[in-house]
Amino acid sequence: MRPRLALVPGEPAGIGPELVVRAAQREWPAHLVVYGDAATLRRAAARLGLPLALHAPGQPAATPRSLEIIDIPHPVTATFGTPVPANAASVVEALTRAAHACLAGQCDGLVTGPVHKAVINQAGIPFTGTTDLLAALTGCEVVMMLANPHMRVALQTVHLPLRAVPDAITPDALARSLRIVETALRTQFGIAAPVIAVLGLNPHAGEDGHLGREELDILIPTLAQLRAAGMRLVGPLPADTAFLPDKLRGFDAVLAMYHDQGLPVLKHADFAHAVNITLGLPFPRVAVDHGTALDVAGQGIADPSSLFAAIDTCARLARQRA
Ligand SMILES: NC(=O)C1=CN([C@@H]2O[C@H](COP(=O)(O)OP(=O)(O)OC[C@H]3O[C@@H](n4cnc5c(N)ncnc54)[C@H](O)[C@@H]3O)[C@@H](O)[C@H]2O)C=CC1
Ligand SMILES: NCC(=O)COP(=O)(O)O
Repeated sequence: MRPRLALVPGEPAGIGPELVVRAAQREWPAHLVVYGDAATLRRAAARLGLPLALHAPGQPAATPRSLEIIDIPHPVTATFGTPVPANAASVVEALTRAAHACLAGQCDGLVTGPVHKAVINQAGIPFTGTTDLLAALTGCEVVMMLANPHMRVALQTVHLPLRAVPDAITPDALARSLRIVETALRTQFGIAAPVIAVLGLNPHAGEDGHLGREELDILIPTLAQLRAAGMRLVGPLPADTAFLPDKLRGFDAVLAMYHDQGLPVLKHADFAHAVNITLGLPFPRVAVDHGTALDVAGQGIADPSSLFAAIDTCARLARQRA
């Protein structure tokens, strides 16, 4: 099966468009359908000095590598490096239409480039990330998990101010995330009896309550309940040593309590080949691990490896699902 994947470049002033142009130079084990602005892609291709063929749905492809495109024009011509709120609605529209195409079975999976959360919020659109948008559009409970060849790191809380994190870690929320991660590891990643390490929230996983009580009051009892139901869980572990290579080898995934507890370790280990997978959706969604990289946008030096890994991963997950 050659899956049909919706591909959304993301913020037009960022590196997403040029990464899509780089992807258009290759053969993929998937049929790519871009949901985005054709004019922005053409300008990115001109900047890079690379060929780019695009064709509308139902039209013949002029070359074997021509990308099918659902053209969703941005109202303002983007300047690479400088995002503007005026284009935010069309960025979100592209994500929304691509998600609906997956829900309707017109596409088998969704690959997304980076979006700029602040500029979308500046446009007056409440937005905490594509993951949350997809959860709202599908009505599903989801978990964000980043993965590279060295580790998988899922997040209990994501785009939340640090001050709000402890209150968001409830027994129900923790159990829900662990069930979603465990199910995905079994069904999407083919791991029959996955082992998940759960990090503590506090230094030294609370030091028996002397450095915080969340481990004693929430994490330990919730993990005990889930273990009794058959899940293979390790922890709560002190986060500072949980990623030591010998320990990490024993885990199929790590659940971090907050964004910057887990992601710096994963990105340090291998930024280029990491991807961001949304677990819990009715279709595969894989994103790049990096952001809009405005400081290098339009210069032709952005590394496409994460987008390439995202396309490959999404194609594999879509084939497996089929
Ligand atoms: N998947 C997504 O939609 C994501 C979006 N973001 C958003 O991106 C915006 C910028 O975030 P930052 O924290 O600055 O992170 P960033 O990942 O955009 O940039 C961090 C540094 O890494 C470099 N970099 C990132 N990707 C690169 C690539 N492919 N090739 C070469 N260099 C690369 C950048 O030039 C910069 O120096 C924020 O609005 C953030 O919310 C951040 C992470 C993921
Ligand atoms: N740090 C991950 C990130 O910002 C990507 O979030 P999302 O847009 O995929 O929800």
